[in-house]
Amino acid sequence: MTTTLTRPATTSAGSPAPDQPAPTHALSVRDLHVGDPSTGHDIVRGVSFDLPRGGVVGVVGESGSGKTLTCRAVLGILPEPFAVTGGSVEVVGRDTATLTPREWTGLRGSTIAAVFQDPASYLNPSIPVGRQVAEVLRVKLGLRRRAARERSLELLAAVQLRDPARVWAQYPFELSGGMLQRVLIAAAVAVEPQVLIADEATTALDVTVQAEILDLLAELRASTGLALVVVSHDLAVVAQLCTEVLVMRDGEVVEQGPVSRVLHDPQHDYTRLLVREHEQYGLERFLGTDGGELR
Ligand SMILES: Nc1ncnc2c1ncn2[C@@H]1O[C@H](COP(=O)(O)OP(=O)(O)OP(=O)(O)O)[C@@H](O)[C@H]1O
Repeated sequence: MTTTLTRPATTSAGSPAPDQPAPTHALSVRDLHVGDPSTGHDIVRGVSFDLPRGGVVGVVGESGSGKTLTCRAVLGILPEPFAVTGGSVEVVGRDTATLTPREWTGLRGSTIAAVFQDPASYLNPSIPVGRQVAEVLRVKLGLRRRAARERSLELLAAVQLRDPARVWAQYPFELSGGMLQRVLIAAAVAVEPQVLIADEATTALDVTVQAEILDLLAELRASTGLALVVVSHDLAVVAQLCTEVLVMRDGEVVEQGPVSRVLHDPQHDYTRLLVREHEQYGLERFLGTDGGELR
């Protein structure tokens, strides 16, 4: 039996007050600059995109192009010495520049959440994984112990972990990389965020498990209206999941638009290069056969 997640009627922390009109975008990034304010050097320069509710945007580009710093700026967790040096980020209509650290903490994990590569490093090795998901529910939603346990079991089932009761009691070292990433996704969606950032979330997994996790994210999007930002150096991942794509190079967006257009008719030399590199991995099977020849 497959358990699906549905969004409850209650609004999450960080959502606008009921008397305000609902924002059209789950996430709106405008001319974002990220850099070191002490040197005035910007690493990310001028990233803009709108993510509608339930939409999926992909961010691709080579290592060091600024994908992760962009995501961290959106999540309010930039590493020292970086800061947002220009532009704006709105999460469900809230300008994040106006948030206090306390408000940021409330927003993160409730309205916007993330999963990264290397799930093991985000879990406590000495606590059973199910208890860690339950703890998120206790802290963020104030659920009591029994309710948190029941809900965490449902979440483990929803991310298609077989035998959730057994997995609940296991320690991180007892689970495979794919299972750990499912646990992390369960923890990330536990409080029904409206935006989930998956930053190279499937990169470390083998191809079959990677495809299963991508399917899982697509299903969560369909069942909960979750909006997704999918960061990957792998164009095939973006082609499978996203409707819009940003292609980043050296901290700038060199091309962006609908995935089918960008991948079938790339305008920038760098995008052409990326598409060519990925042809050998069977990109066309994600694009369909009637879209013309890949360049
Ligand atoms: N904590 C940090 N300290 C210093 N420099 C950093 C830090 N994080 C990122 N950078 C630099 O910022 C630039 C952009 O890094 P970022 O991690 O955003 O790239 P990326 O596109 O996500 O790359 P990857 O695919 O390898 O994760 C790189 O030149 C990187 O060296």
